[in-house]
Amino acid sequence: MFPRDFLTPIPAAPKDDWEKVPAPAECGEPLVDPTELSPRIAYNGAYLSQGLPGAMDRCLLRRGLAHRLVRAAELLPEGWSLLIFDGLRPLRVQKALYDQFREVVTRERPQASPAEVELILDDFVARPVKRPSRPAPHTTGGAVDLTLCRDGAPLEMGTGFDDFTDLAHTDWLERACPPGLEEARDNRRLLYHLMAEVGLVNYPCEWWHYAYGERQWAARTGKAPFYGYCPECDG
Ligand SMILES: C[C@@H](N)C(=O)N[C@H](C)C(=O)O
Ligand SMILES: [Zn+2]
Repeated sequence: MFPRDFLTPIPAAPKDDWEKVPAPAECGEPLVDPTELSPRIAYNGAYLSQGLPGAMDRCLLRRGLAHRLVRAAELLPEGWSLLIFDGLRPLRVQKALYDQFREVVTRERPQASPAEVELILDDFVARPVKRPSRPAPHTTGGAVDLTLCRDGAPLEMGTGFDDFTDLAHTDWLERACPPGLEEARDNRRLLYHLMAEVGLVNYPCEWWHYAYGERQWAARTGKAPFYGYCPECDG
């Protein structure tokens, strides 16, 4: 059983002040495969399935993040598990995602200027640029896209993975829960509180994206980031 307070509403996300976050002071922690650390963590690479160039056929995360996921998996009731869609993400994949989504937004909003399109994109896909002071979260090995499973089946979360709409905002169902999505709202709560319990922070536009040690985590916690760009993301 989950602790009762794992079903309390997801709090409205604070406005993180990214500008104040310093460049990461790289700690040199290695990348590890979390599926090798726990039988209750699985990887189904979403971008590999989509055939994106450079997509990873295994999941790699910084050791500190991977160990936190192992702890989270241990807190799950019998029969529950974690399913990872994406971990460390090569820059090539980040760029393919960015270009793909830019095409969708440009098609859907023909009136939007390139700058307006970029602002919309910023909510859902980090810019695919190699900047040591501001690396894209997944290029640090400190970000993970994941969901909860019961008896091997992913739980209903109200949207699919990478559904770049308002409904995917983590607390959206707290503000306006359409009839029939109460279970999805509760499942988001369980994932949110489970991740918080092991020290991870959520990206408010995406119920599936959690982070540790990188700039977004630093902005939320007020600590200094210690995961920088991983050279494994080159090429
Ligand atoms: C693309 C999506 N799965 C994701 O990870 N978005 C965040 C914002 C990112 O690109 O870092
Ligand atoms: Zn992500």
